Amino acid sequence: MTETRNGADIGVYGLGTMGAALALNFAESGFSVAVCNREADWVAPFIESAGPLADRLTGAETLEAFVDAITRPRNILFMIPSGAPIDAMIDAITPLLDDGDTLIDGGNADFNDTRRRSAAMEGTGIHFVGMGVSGGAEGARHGPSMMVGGSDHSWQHLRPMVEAIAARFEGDPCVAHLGPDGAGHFVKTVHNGIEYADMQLIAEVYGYQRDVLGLPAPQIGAQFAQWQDGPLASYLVEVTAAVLAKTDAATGLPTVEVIFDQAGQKGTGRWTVIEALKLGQSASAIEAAVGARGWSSEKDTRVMAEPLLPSGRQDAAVVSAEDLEMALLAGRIIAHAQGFRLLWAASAEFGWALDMARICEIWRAGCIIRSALLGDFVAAFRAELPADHLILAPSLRGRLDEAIPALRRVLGAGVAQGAPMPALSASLAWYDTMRTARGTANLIQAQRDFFGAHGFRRTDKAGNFHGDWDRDDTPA
Ligand SMILES: NC(=O)C1=CN([C@@H]2O[C@H](COP(=O)(O)OP(=O)(O)OC[C@H]3O[C@@H](n4cnc5c(N)ncnc54)[C@H](OP(=O)(O)O)[C@@H]3O)[C@@H](O)[C@H]2O)C=CC1
Ligand SMILES: O=C(CO)[C@H](O)[C@H](O)COP(=O)(O)O
Repeated sequence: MTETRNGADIGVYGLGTMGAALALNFAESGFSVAVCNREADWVAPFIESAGPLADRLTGAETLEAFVDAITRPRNILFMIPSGAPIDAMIDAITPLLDDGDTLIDGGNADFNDTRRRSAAMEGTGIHFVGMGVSGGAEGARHGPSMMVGGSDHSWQHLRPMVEAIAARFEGDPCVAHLGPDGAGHFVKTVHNGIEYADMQLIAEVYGYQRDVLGLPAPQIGAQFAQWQDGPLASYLVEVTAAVLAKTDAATGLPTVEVIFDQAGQKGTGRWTVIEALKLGQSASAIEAAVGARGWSSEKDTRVMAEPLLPSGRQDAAVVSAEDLEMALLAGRIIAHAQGFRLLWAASAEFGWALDMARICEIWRAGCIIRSALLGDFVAAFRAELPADHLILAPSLRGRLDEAIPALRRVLGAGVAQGAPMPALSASLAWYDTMRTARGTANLIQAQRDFFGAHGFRRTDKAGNFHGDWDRDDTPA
């Protein structure tokens, strides 16, 4: 491996929202950065717009010039769409690289692709890192949270730079090497799944206040702002309060009311659910959130159905703001517990030894799901955690003790009034299932054996049994 010292410390390819912000963050942290973009016309205006940081940026209009501009062994970060674009870029750049160089995919990639790409690079002398980046444009520019998957070699090279640009929580940089190959992208995917669930839970509490209580957006926003002072304190609640307070200049209406009610999605929520099912898990609060985004896209059907389908609405007691706050807290705890359960299953399946406490730590600043609750999760994971289940941690059992009755009241009122609450309902159903020692799967097993001779285990003796379903053993 040849080392050169007169080039850029890192190369950033892809000057869209995230790549541009990360390049400036590296530059502001004292690193020299080579930048390149598919549409080469973007490069010069980007550097011009960088002001005093322009001195630390080297623009390249071709891939060859970009690679040449970086100190060896090179670190090259791609911030481009996942899937085919990143495969094509790897194919194009690899012949230009040297032994010891590292390619970093900082986009939201499917961890299966990251594992495949890492395996393909094995033995080539080129290293591949899958790095989840969270925090949106603002985080990327001033301090994101980053989840790194790759070899120890790559981590040693990358570490000083990513620690320098990361968000800090009480001085601790929000970046960690979480494991090999796809570990970083898997954790980022589940982070996004939890993000989906948290956003949906918040939207359900907003919907109850708007549609059942008839409150205007600014008043609901003020309620969310107030909750920022309590256990719900988080970036997403802060965002919600800010969004609900905003007025649309063109109409004078709350901005949120002129936004079409169809949610977009780019895939990470869906991947979380797919991977959960593949691992024999069900992250039902996340599933509900992904499903709700899908249902939101059926706008024409919903408009047509509203006058056709009876609501069957029933009278119900109005729930208090405190109950809504606690219901949201319960949903948030449960959505995280399901997400971490999935991380635990993946860690066992892929031999990653994920450090759950460290994951919570690097999510405490910079990322979209940063919240006060993560501090509780760190403590829970650092202590003895019964059955690896977050909801069984004594401190969280204490919080749920207060929050679950409120969740039942909110769901009771919402269900009676016809307010859709898929993620809150899914959260409570999972919680009730997990706290029920004797479930109903005995009946499922009997049904399976009846129609398919699948067998069952008995409660009174070991072995696999079949029912004699045709014989009448009813006591005379
Ligand atoms: N936006 C966000 O909040 C977050 C995004 N991400 C991830 O970061 C990555 C980049 O997202 P973002 O910056 O928002 O996206 P943008 O759409 O803002 O930018 C996309 C960038 O990728 C380039 N690009 C697009 N297609 C190709 C291709 N086929 N080959 C090479 N380059 C291509 C674009 O180049 P050109 O200018 O030529 O079109 C542009 O530089 C994605 O993987 C995204 O999932 C991760 C965390 C947060
Ligand atoms: O990764 C992110 C935040 O953490 C991106 O903002 C991502 O685009 C969010 O997902 P979606 O677009 O599906 O809502």
